[in-house]
Amino acid sequence: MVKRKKERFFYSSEPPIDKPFNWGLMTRLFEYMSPYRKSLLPKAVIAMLLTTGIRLVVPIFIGVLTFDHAIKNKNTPLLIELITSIAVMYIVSWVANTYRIRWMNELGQLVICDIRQHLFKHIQQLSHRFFDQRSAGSILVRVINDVNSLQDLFTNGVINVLMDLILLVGIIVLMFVYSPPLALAIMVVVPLMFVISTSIRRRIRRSWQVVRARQAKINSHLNESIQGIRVTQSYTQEQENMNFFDGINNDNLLSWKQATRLNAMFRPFVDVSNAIGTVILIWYGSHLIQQGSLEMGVFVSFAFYLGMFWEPISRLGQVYNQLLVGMASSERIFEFLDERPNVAEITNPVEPDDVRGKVVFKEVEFSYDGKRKALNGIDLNIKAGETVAFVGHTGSGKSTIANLICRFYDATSGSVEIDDIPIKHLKLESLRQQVSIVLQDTFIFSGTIMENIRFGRPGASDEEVQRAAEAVGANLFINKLKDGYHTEVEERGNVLSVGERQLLSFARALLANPRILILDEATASIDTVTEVNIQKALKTLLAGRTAIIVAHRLSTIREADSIIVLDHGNIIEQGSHEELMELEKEYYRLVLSQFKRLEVG
Ligand SMILES: Nc1ncnc2c1ncn2[C@@H]1O[C@H](COP(=O)(O)OP(=O)(O)OP(=O)(O)O)[C@@H](O)[C@H]1O
Repeated sequence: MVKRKKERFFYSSEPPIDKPFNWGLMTRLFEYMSPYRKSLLPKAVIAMLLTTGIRLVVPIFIGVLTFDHAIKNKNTPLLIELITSIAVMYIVSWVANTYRIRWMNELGQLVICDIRQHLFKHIQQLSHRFFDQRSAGSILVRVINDVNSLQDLFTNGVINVLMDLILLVGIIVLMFVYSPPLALAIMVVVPLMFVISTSIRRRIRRSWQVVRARQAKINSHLNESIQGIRVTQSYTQEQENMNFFDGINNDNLLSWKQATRLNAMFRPFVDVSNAIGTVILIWYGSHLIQQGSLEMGVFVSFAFYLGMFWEPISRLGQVYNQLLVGMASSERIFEFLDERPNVAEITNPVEPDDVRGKVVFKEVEFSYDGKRKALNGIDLNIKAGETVAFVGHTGSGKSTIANLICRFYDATSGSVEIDDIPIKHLKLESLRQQVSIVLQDTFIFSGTIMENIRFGRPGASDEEVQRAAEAVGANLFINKLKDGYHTEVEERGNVLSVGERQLLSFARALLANPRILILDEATASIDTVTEVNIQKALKTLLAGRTAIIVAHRLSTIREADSIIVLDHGNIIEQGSHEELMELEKEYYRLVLSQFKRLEVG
């Protein structure tokens, strides 16, 4: 029993991110910054240099110059000058820093927006095979979570690394210039602190990684639960679902606790490092002052530098983490971006001006997985304007034929031709403009009914949309809705009935006005009134175009010019309804069995 539960709720987790640093990946990632090379990037760098430069010299002004020159020599004008300069420097630094942060955030957001746009555009072009192999949830995680996790790297990582390096090197150099022995004494503890800080950081990073993995699990489960809510409720599996959710939700809480506990250790550690440095400074610095080998002003400057010292060190450790996280995410993003559509367009594809709608299959074989054949040497010749229906047992290959005509997949061997041109030679856009498919499960997008129909031809006017709806009789139910054509329907259109959705998709297809229409008929049983409405709508829809019907209800296809019976990917019978009934073979048996089912029902 327990084993079954585990199997049902299996979600693959993201791979670990402890991989060696990869320059190639990083270079590719940072190329996304190149559009801003001449605008935001240099502005942010200049602002950063200004802030960093001022931060480095201010301690000298406060310590060495104020104490050892102005105060020691009782030079009041110099003191006033110094105080004014320090005030001006603070103001300039504050303004520059404000702009640095603003520009860096802007740059980060723009880069993230570009990456997401690129990824979305690319994913939209990928073939069905890509989507067959992945769940919607896992694609979502990459477009949202992985891209988000690059945000830190772009907003803070890049410029901050440069800033921290300059700051750190600057502080060390200045400390050594003013007092090598004191600088050395303070530096003694640096390697140890660096090692400890990096190790804490590593543990923090790993713990956040666990948090992310558990959150991804919650997302996947939530996604599946919402999508499958009807099934869950009808099998009263709510409790089991809830128990599982409880488990992963608790795991997530525990991982959060662990991560925040480690996180909480970090700031105090920086404070302790600071304190150790301060103790060394006071102890050894006062010793040097008493000896006469250190000026008071230098001591003060050192105190300031010490305050600034640990910040870049701790941030640099963080940047390395950000780089590793960014690398893992970019690796996953690039994996999608490197995915090529299986149905690629040839160079210089044919763009026919006028398609008549003849469809020919020559010795077509097809397999989805390279092992099991879904179609076996299919030969077909569908004349322009003909209505051809495909029937056969479930899994016999009917939808596969439709998939190949739309070129959602390429035939493994043989060729599919439209008007004697192999579809591989056609421009995909022209092909898909001429071939429309009305699927079993009509997808309704969130938006109004009007917009959903207009999806068939985005340039269509409101009147054209209404005419299409009227032609298929969809206006009858649309007019009854509170807001008519402007009624909002949610994603997947759950508020509409199966029949209404089907009529909507007919109107959509009619508006698109393709030469070849493929109708993957809905299997759901609908009442006779709707059935009659749909039959009427179909007549309008199919008139004057080549129609390919993947038929589940045999009553729909009596009037087809030709009926093709498929069995395990082979054509076993072909002819008109009357001819096939006379044969008394597979079609005859299918019709009889359907009638029997109806009688029993
Ligand atoms: N995306 C896919 N990946 C792998 N195999 C698939 C895929 N789609 C269909 N198949 C397999 O290919 C074969 C033919 O499927 P197809 O969908 O064409 O059947 P069908 O006749 O339309 O069935 P139904 O009447 O149930 O819709 C089946 O064995 C099916 O399991």
